[in-house]
Amino acid sequence: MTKSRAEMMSGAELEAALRRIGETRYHSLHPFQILLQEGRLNRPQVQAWALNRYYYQANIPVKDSYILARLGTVELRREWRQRILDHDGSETERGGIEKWIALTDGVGLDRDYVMSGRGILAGTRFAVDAYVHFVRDRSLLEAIASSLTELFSPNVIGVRTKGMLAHYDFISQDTLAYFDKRPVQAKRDSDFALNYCLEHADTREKQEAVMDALRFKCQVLWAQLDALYYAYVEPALTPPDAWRPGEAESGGKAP
Ligand SMILES: O=C(O)c1cc(C(=O)O)c2c(n1)C(=O)C(=O)c1cc(C(=O)O)[nH]c1-2
Repeated sequence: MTKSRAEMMSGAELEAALRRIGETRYHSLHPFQILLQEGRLNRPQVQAWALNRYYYQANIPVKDSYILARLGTVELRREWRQRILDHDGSETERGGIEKWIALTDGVGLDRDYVMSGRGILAGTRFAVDAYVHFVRDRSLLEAIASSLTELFSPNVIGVRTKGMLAHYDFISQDTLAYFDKRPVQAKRDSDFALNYCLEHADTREKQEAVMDALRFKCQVLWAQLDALYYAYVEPALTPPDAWRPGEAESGGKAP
């Protein structure tokens, strides 16, 4: 081996490196997230967050379908298809996408408007589409590694949910029902993805690719909050075609 070539990390070292990436880059650190959880946004700003995040939610099962198609065994597909079920639901159980619509209903947005994707920020669309395309075009290992942000989501979900319930009188437990099951699902999913990556990243290059995929995904989440901050907080320059406060109101009641 040449001197300049970095050595392979142990599994424990790789895991520690991945956790450090989250500690310094995850969207829990973003100013918009801090304002949201501390009750420092107004109702239209929270509506803008809910509207834009719908596009992320709606595309999660799309990107998971790309992964599912590339998994080579029954066991792996069985594991991964649960993610699609969690978001798409079934005849008997509401999925995450439907629950997100309950959230946008709860903050008073018209559901046809939300589901149409009209009014979302270009920054949201480009970031989410980049995630779907990354998963479609990169190696299976990188695609799976890009879901590893979920290692860090139970914590931010807890803080966000508690803060929103405490600070916003227009937010109820029902509105945020989407998040009830997410921490458990995220732990299950990220444990599996982490083990997959530790097992399959069997060269230094693959380990670097796993870390880069996680960095990329942190950027996908960060860029969405950047777009919201710029358009609706400071300097609040809402771009042409984007949703504006007062638009697409449903009257605040679930149909
Ligand atoms: O509320 C959050 O902060 C948060 C973060 C993330 C994440 O870290 O990507 C996901 C979710 N929520 C989520 O609800 C979800 O279904 C989800 C799926 C994925 C993924 O990449 O497969 N991330 C996330």
